[in-house]
Amino acid sequence: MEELQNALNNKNLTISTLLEKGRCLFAARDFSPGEVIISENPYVSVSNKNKESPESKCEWCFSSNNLKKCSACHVVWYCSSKCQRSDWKLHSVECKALSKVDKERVKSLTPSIRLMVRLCIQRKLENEKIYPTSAMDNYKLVEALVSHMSDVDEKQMVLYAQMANLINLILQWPDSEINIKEIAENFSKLACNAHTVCDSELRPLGTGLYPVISIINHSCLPNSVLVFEGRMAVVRAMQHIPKGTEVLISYVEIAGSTVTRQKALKEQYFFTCACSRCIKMGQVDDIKESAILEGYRCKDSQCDGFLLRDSDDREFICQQCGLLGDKEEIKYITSELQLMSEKASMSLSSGRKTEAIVAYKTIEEFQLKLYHPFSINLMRTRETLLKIFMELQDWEEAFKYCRLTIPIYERVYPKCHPLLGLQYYMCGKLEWLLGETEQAVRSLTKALDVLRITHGTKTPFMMELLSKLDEARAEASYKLHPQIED
Ligand SMILES: C[S@@+](CC[C@H](N)C(=O)[O-])C[C@H]1O[C@@H](n2cnc3c(N)ncnc32)[C@H](O)[C@@H]1O
Repeated sequence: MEELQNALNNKNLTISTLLEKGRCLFAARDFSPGEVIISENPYVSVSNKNKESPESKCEWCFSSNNLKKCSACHVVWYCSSKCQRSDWKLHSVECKALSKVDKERVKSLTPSIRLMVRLCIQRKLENEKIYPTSAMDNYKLVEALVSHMSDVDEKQMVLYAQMANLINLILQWPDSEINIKEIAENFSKLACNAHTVCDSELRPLGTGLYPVISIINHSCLPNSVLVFEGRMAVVRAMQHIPKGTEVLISYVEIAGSTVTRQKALKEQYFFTCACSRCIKMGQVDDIKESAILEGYRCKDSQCDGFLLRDSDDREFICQQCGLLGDKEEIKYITSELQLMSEKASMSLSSGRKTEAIVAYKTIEEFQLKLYHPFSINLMRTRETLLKIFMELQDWEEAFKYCRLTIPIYERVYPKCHPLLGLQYYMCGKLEWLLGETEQAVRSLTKALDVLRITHGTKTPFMMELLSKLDEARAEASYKLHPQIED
């Protein structure tokens, strides 16, 4: 670890250990908003192919363009010979192993199984000195990751053991080269340390293990953000970070109530968050916020109050006008909504988009009766409708739903959150398409203000945003002062 600390000193970062958190990464100088704190290539990574992200991707850089399949294993794709060469040392071993597995079985291998196969191979190549190591890129850093083995329940442990046996079957290495217990523990490490690699619009592409970035702890009010530039993970300061401050990112969706966030963190990462948002749990403001985000609204459509249970836990009472909420009616609408959501998601997953639109619009109507206008559930329904209309290229309807999500995004995300920036960007692009040039300039400018901090300014994604904004500005000024022809 001394070697790692020396390497981090050069990056103005230090590692400390706190009793309640384990290892922590601290800033050894001030960082300004948008500045890169640390970037890292994955120790191992794997592309994901699933329902949400069905297309194949390059195994090295995650691109979806010009892909060619490996002709030997038929599992892995590359976008160029450069990427294929970069991955070759590892894939040549992986390829031999995968080629021996039954074809149907290979197709059903999950990304985490594939990632573990890669991790075992990488470790072997490192031992055999086929791979060079550095202070920030070696298996010792994987050994140092927390595994939470003592917190994992028995059922999960059995699953990890079965998965480790599957790795053994795939690799078919001599007993002396495989350690089932270590592999099972590594599965547990992946669960609380691996990161989902995303594109600039935060769509998932794959999974990667970044052992140095994995030292960064969580906060529900983070001062930094993790984004990806191809396969490279980049942590940027979202605000001014003074020297001596802990660098913190968010592990979970921070839009939810404190109870929801705490539950997600406990289940996957085995800790109780004590950040400045979480310590307010149970206080009046926190209860109010939870009721708005995830609770019910007043049944008087003119009142925008939210309901809380009375002290006997018998009735729901509007906190604004005092009207009693009808418990039976709430129960009925909730169960109807559950059924409707199941049907709607089935229509969507089987590609029946028109049917899905009708179903989600009915859900939206019911949710408007049941939930507060700032409800997360309502926001999710509108996001789904926005996505469907975008896919159908129905820009007007897409814009209608995009605009409706903005006030909720502004409420649930900090001013400089990438999801807020991306939603402004989407709104700006739709406004421009619909000829609302001045509004488009306003939305694209808001997008740029956020995304230049979270995504930097140099990536092709940001170049595109900058050029769109320039074009929109030019068009807006032309509309205001059209050239008079002679
Ligand atoms: C990705 S690791 C972060 C680095 C870790 N502290 C270490 O020692 O390697 C995630 C684990 O760190 C701990 N952790 C992260 N954020 C925390 C927080 N805000 N409070 C307490 N523990 C935290 C939890 O044990 C969690 O499972």
